[in-house]
Amino acid sequence: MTKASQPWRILMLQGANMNWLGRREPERYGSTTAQELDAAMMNRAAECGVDLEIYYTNIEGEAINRIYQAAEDGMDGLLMNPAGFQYAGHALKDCLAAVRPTLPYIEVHITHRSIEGYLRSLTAEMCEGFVLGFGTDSYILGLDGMIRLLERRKA
Ligand SMILES: O=C1C[C@@](O)(C(=O)O)C[C@@H](O)[C@@H]1O
Repeated sequence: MTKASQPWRILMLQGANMNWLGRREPERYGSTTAQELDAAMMNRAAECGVDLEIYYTNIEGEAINRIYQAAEDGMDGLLMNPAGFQYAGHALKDCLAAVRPTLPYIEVHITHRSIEGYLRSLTAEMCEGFVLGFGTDSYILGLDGMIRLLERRKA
């Protein structure tokens, strides 16, 4: 676990269908619910000394608005599982490109669907780091990676 030297402000954004985590295809995505994941992430963020905000949406435009808001508010990083947005999210990808100079993006996925031959993430083209295949631990690892990236860039 990486401790932050300052309370970095990180937005965790959960894209299309992640609100049903735990109920949705549990054989693929596991039985941890969205609420349990949020609690685990808030705990980990507190232990690391970062300020984490979590936002869920099934609407691509809302994700875009929230990301621009984060950039305007001077937040430090974006951790996102684009989930269903990854396949056709051209507008979301353009938004990530727009904020990239000030809001580094780490993409996370629970599964490693490339094994099944159909991971094709448009949004990943704009990420600084990519974590997939560790179940819900992908979020924990992504948060750690984000803190390390911010610390390295500050140095
Ligand atoms: O909704 C999701 C979840 C997912 O992003 C994951 O976290 O494993 C993988 C995507 O292919 C899928 O559309």
